[in-house]
Amino acid sequence: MGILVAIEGLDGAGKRTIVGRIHNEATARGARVTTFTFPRYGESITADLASEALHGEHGDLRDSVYGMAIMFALDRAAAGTALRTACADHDLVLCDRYVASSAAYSAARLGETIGSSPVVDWVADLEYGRFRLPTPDHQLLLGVPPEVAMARSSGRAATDADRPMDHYERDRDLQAGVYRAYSDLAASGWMSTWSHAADDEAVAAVLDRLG
Ligand SMILES: Nc1ncnc2c1ncn2[C@@H]1O[C@H](COP(=O)(O)OP(=O)(O)OP(=O)(O)O)[C@@H](O)[C@H]1O
Ligand SMILES: Cc1cn([C@H]2C[C@H](O)[C@@H](COP(=O)(O)O)O2)c(=O)[nH]c1=O
Repeated sequence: MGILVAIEGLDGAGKRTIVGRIHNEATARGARVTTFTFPRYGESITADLASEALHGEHGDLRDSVYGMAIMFALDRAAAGTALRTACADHDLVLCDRYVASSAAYSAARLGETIGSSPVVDWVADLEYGRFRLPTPDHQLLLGVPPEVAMARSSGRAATDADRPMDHYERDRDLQAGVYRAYSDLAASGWMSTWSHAADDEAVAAVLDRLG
């Protein structure tokens, strides 16, 4: 049975880049590694609908914090069996975003404080309770602050016409609130142990778990 590690962080923080590094370095050490990226765009209609909402479609869907969280949760729930099978067949299963994304973004959107947040409890009940998603063995918060992550998102949008900034990515106050929420989730050890690190330290924090 392998370990499930979730990589979390702001839009544009560099999650995909660090997941790629961890995947390659763990594979080079002989580990059997696989990666899931949430939302599963192109594979899941609920993921695509959520993205379309973040880019201005589907009326007032994006205004609903709980509505958006349900869309992301349904996408993950549909991947539950594949996640469990992957954990049985691999040494390391990496998730580029997982349940904590909904906890952090929803708490920040509602201005709730981690530790006394109804929406964070609701996300945990829905996804780990009702949908029975596997809990991560470890979560990594990529320690890239909002101003750096937003500069990377806007740089990417300027050079890649397929990656325009969405409603959340353009919102400076939201990004700052999400980073605070993530930092508090990590500090409180929400649902697993956490590392809060960047660059080589972030890669090492995950590889160390492989033993
Ligand atoms: N350590 C780094 N230093 C400088 N630029 C970086 C670094 N890591 C990633 N980038 C660049 O920042 C941009 C965002 O990186 P990436 O796609 O990995 O982020 P992400 O967190 O997965 O983004 P999103 O959640 O929005 O999909 C890319 O253009 C990438 O090349
Ligand atoms: C998986 C997931 C995502 N979100 C938020 C985070 C981002 O701002 C957007 C889209 O995700 P992407 O990684 O930029 O493609 O949605 C969320 O609130 N809850 C989630 O579970």
